[in-house]
Amino acid sequence: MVVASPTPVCSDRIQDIELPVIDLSGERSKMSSLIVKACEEYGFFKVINHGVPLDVIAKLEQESISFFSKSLSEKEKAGPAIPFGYGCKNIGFNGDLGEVEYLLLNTNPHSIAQRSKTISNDPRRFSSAVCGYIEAVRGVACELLDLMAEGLWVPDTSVFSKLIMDVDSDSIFRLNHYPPLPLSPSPPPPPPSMEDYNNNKDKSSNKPKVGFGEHSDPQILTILRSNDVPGLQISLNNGLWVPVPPDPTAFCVNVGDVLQAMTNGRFVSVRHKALSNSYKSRLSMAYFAAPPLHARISVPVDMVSPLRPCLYRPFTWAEFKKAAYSLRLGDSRLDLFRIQQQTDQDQDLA
Ligand SMILES: C=C1C[C@]23C[C@@]1(O)CC[C@H]2[C@@]12CC[C@H](O)[C@@](C)(C(=O)O1)[C@H]2[C@@H]3C(=O)O
Ligand SMILES: O=C(O)CCC(=O)C(=O)O
Ligand SMILES: [Fe+2]
Repeated sequence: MVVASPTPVCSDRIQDIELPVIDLSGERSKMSSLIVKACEEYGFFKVINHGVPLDVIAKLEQESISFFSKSLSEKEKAGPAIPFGYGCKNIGFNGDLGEVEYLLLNTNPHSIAQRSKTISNDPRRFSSAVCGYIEAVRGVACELLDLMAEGLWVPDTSVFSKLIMDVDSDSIFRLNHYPPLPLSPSPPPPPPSMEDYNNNKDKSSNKPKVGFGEHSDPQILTILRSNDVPGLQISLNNGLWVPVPPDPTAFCVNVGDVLQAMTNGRFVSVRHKALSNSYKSRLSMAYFAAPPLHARISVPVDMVSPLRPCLYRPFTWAEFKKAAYSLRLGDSRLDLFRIQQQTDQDQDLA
């Protein structure tokens, strides 16, 4: 049940946003319509009473802290992240940079067990912490996807969740660490050049810097959890960036590009970014629920009508992923799969 409306809250001059809150212990039909509303209006919502045991989260948080506090040369033994492993500042393969270090993992337990050998001196403990967490959040993701289908009145209510339950699902898991930025020395250094400022290379101030640049998530659904340090911001459709206050007890859930396509544009895959700041380490863990590579993504017939013509051509997740990974972080990829609609004028000319 939504317990707070998505109204901007004023804290210290910055306009925070209180995302719609879904209480997973609520009544089913109420939850489903509130989730649909949140996905249509914001593409983001917060989930409370999610049922993931606190110790499952705490174990993974502890393992993450142990890993990220190692020396760079130790951490690099788990890298580079091509496509899985440890990465530092480089995001993706096309030159994107940010004030972040991370571990990217395939969610397959066998692959996690193998990768853990390069990550931890107690690989079994690391791998069990990651697998325990992934299993729990996948359950939450499935529950939310079923509720979405119910709220959309799609007859096959597992139309979305079956894609991520498939043994061949291409879901991935990411641990992000945004180290605190060094405080500026006094007296302050000369102002940066416009070029350095724009390229996020201005080291002269204590202003937040881009940790993870603006982007949308390509997959179906993302379940994000962070420690109590702020940083996440989402883009509202008026072009304004608004900070989302951290809540370590909740999950922040967002619609991915594939779900936007599968709902024929009713749900929105919203651009977001994460900033790092100069006072405290930020840690976030993100589960990206994805279909199998061979899965064909198409708009369910129930989502199409004369008033809502089909917006996207069918594609496989492999095809979409290839397009996403060949582009920059902030590029928009769904447009490549959009069907050109005929306007009245086109028809007159034909
Ligand atoms: C620049 C890129 C990084 C990214 C792959 C991409 O080419 C474009 C999408 C990026 C993103 C954003 C959400 C997830 O963090 C991520 C793992 C994903 O699936 O798509 C990243 C990719 C990445 O960091 O490799
Ligand atoms: O760290 C965060 O809060 C957001 C990270 C993110 O958007 C991502 O990993 O795709
Ligand atoms: Fe993201």
